[in-house]
Amino acid sequence: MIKPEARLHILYDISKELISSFPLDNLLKAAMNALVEHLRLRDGGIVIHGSGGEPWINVRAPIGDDVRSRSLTIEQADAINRVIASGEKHFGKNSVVLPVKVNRKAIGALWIDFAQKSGAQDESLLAMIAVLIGLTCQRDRELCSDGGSVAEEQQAGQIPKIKPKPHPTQLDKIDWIVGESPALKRVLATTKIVAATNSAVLLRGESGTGKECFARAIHALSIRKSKAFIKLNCAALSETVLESELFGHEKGAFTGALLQRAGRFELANGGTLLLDEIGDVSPQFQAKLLRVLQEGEFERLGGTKTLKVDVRVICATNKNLEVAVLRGEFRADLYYRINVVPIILPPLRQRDGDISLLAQVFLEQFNNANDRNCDFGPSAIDILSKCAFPGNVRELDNCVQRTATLASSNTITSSDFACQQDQCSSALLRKADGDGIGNDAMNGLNSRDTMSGGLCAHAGTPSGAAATIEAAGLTERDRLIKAMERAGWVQAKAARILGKTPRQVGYALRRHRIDVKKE
Ligand SMILES: Nc1ncnc2c1ncn2[C@@H]1O[C@H](COP(=O)(O)OP(=O)(O)OP(=O)(O)O)[C@@H](O)[C@H]1O
Repeated sequence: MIKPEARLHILYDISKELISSFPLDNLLKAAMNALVEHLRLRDGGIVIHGSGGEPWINVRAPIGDDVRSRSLTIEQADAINRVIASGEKHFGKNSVVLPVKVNRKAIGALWIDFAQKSGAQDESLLAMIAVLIGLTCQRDRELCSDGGSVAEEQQAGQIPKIKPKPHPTQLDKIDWIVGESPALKRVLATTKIVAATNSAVLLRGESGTGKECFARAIHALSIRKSKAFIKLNCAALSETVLESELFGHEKGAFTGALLQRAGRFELANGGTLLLDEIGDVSPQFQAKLLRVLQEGEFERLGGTKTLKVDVRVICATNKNLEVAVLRGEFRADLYYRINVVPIILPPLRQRDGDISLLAQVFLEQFNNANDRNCDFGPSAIDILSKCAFPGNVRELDNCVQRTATLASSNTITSSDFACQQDQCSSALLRKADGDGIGNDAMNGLNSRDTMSGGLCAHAGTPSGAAATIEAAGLTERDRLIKAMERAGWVQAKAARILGKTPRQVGYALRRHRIDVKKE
């Protein structure tokens, strides 16, 4: 029996361990150590499954010499599996197995074999600890899947739902990437090669082509796979928030900084950090990023201590960085630093045969999540295969989910699709564009500065990511010539038209081998 006054100490020690900013397995190990310190245990551990249901973390109480040499008895394994499957606690003779839950679903178990007789009070204390562990796992999942500041999104009620997909950081295989087209296979082959190295990778491609999916693949195939995969969407945050999210902050660094907080670089130590939308960071922030990428060193906001981390950084963007560098918007030194190995993801319209494969997978996910049994009739596959999907895999996923939700029967046919009722989201956006509504947003989507195929893309149009990159020089060239013509071939005037310095224009003219005409 644990003494009543000791219970508070145990809860305090364990909470302290669980709220710190380390990878989940470290936190759970620390919590287990704290339990061993306070309780007389014969054995014990924490088992956590990934969101695909596969065993992920298995922490064992540090009792005896070599924890690794102890394997679970059949009875222990059986009790743990039953608790995870049922979500109900299990009591044995001097043992207890408690479910660890995320969003009310058991995703793991805390199991304890007492060295002495336990009482109901001990079990209720352990139940509280299992709840704390569940909350820690939930935070970890949100951190691994979010696009911005968790705190901010929580406030806005926007924490993204966890999809019923395997937790990529937990698998050796990368079977969440679906597709057999030659274009996808080529990218997969490169991914496997770069995963074995520590080289900086720049993932490029139109929105929704799977840049984040591939970043997770690189992590999962690398020696860093057992450490954290952390993501940050740089475009979603203001400069100060971005800095605090990446580098962390000290207590009192700014109004509201009530506690010291580790940043994503620290959280990713030993693992991988994905900086999404890297093309959108300000020049000031680019300089700060360059330092940490070059030296692996940084200070927390408001801090003086220099921290060193070992993080593999993967960047992603759908912006045309070459044009941004040329315009002086993106630092050339940072460009070279992050672009050691560029991987260009093909748009869906260039991935022959992948639409039907992906659609089947998305429908299966829909069926699993909604306890349904839908399938595609031949006319449905025909409609899907002919669509250009300018929003790429994300749009296809959305289309399948929406069609399956509203389908009149379990077999989805062509007439169930929104496009057959003039209600397709892409078509509606196109129409809004034609009507002049929301032109700003559309201009963003169709801009030559991004790698978007635009909403007017049709299947087979060779306007994919690679083509856009190849065409980038031409676009810049055309723009230069146009500006020079308007400026009567006076470089300073052309610079004003283009919003550049005369030096930048001079450089661009030489780079494109444009002879300056004298008029
Ligand atoms: N090859 C693929 N197999 C299975 N699912 C995929 C694949 N590619 C993308 N997806 C799914 O499509 C959606 C969009 O993918 P992801 O977020 O990785 O795209 P992205 O290129 O990073 O998009 P953005 O540029 O808008 O951030 C996700 O739900 C992802 O799981």
